[in-house]
Amino acid sequence: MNTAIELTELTKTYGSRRGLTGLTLGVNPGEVFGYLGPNGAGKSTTIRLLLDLIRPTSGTARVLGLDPRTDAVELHRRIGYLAGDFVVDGRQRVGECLAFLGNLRGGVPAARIAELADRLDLDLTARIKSLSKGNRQKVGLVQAFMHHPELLILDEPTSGLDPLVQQTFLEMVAEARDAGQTVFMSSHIMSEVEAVADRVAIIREGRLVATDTVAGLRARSFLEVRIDFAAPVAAEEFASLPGVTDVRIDDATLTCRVDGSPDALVKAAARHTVTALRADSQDLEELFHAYYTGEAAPGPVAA
Ligand SMILES: Nc1ncnc2c1ncn2[C@@H]1O[C@H](COP(=O)(O)OP(=O)(O)OP(=O)(O)O)[C@@H](O)[C@H]1O
Repeated sequence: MNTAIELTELTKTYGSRRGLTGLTLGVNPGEVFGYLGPNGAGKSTTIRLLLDLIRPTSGTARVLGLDPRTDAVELHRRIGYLAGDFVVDGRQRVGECLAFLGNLRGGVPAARIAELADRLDLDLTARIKSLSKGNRQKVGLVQAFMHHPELLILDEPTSGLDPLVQQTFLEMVAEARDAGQTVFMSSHIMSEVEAVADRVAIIREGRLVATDTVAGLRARSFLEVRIDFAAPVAAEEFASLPGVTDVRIDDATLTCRVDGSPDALVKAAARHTVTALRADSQDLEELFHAYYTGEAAPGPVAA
């Protein structure tokens, strides 16, 4: 098996509505893959297709080398899945519910369930219906992780969790990766996946707009530069430099935007006496916002 998840030209239409259009994507075994996009982008549609909860209009999906449409039973055993709308029988107690789900997966030791519940500060004796949204989400996390699945597919896993529990969740993801498990998790917030994802994909309106490592995405973000000179400078000297745009001169102060290497700008500035220099890199969240709104051009889709 070369890829944990392999999607080829996957398309799903809901009547006249497009859920997903021509999605081609590969997730490597053992990596944590962040799947990002705004509300309605098609994240849950993709995840439901992976689990054969819905069927594609065209295109193919391979999961752990298998076809979700014909091998769903085996896949469900090897996958830990947290649905975006995770629901279980509210009359059960948390411990009973998790033991039941554990038995469905071939048996999970009670000590394993207790250990995860303890880490997430989840009361196993509480009735499900009495739980807050965040505590219900913890039940969903325990049942996804408890049988050490090869592949974890988590739809908005941090939804409703407080920051402390979010941190614990991120540690659990990192440990899963260290144990060789693959994690595919969706989110609409970059900062959530930034710390833990090896690679991320961004989708918007059902289409892939970028796939890259977090470091690679950072490299795509631009610099806002401000240089103070000892004497006034001319805008023309800087405006045509490679990667330099939005040049503004206010007396002896130059401000501009730099995409890529700032080398040409630094060399041009060095012809004058520089009294101060400041370069702020665009926040990753801002870059994501640009992708979300379509302001950023779709970047090269890196492997
Ligand atoms: N059962 C359905 N019937 C009709 N349209 C649907 C259905 N499910 C999803 N869609 C549409 O498909 C598109 C993608 O929805 P999807 O739920 O996959 O997005 P999402 O990225 O998971 O969003 P969110 O972050 O809000 O959960 C949306 O335009 C949505 O309205």
